Amino acid sequence: MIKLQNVEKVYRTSSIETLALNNINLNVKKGEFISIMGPSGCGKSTLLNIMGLLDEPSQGTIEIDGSRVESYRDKELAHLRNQKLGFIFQSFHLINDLSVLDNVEIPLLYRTSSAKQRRELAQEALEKVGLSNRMKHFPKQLSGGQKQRVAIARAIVGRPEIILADEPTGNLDSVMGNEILSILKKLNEDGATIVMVTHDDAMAKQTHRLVRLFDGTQVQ
Ligand SMILES: Nc1ncnc2c1ncn2[C@@H]1O[C@H](COP(=O)(O)OP(=O)(O)OP(=O)(O)O)[C@@H](O)[C@H]1O
Repeated sequence: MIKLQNVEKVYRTSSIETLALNNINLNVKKGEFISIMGPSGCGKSTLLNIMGLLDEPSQGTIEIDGSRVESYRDKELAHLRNQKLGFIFQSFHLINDLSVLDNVEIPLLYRTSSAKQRRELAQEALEKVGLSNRMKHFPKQLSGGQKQRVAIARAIVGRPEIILADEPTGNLDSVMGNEILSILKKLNEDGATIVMVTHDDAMAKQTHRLVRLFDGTQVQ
């Protein structure tokens, strides 16, 4: 589903060069739930951003569902991202001025769905994460766990085949964190391929496979 071959990422500023990823080879199969762990600064977010087509590798190739993406233009990358990928971030990234329902509808604005369809799909996604009773609320009226559930609903509203989650439980206590992991596990059982960055061993143990990074290199 996601295939990285010999992926390298170098960040260059005027004075320093950082090798953030060094020769990463990774094949995430359809239906897998994998976790990525490693110390701060080892390249986890960089790897996730490259898998999510939010950043380009300096070297190497990426295939998403059989398509090699290096020759894609920005517009084609944006289309592929919108169709195939859903993102969840540690700090939720919700828009405070929009209601829960409007936040969840955002990915659908780039599609051809009608307003009515958008509303129905957003309601359905919110039901899946157990938040149908908070649709008219605004993000500031929600707890951290509820905000992350809204972010998950937004990630799944377009029914992406792949979900990329960057420390989705990092800002939550263990009870909320486990709730979020249960939702991700259910989405995986229903067919989504999931890649999750985590600092939590107990969470990683509940996924199918763990990829460990150290200084940009895959060590396990
Ligand atoms: N835009 C950038 N410009 C320059 N260097 C960067 C940039 N983004 C990341 N880096 C460097 O690349 C390395 C990997 O960063 P990355 O954010 O991927 O690590 P991480 O494992 O996700 O860390 P954390 O667990 O602290 O979030 C770090 O040394 C970081 O300083």
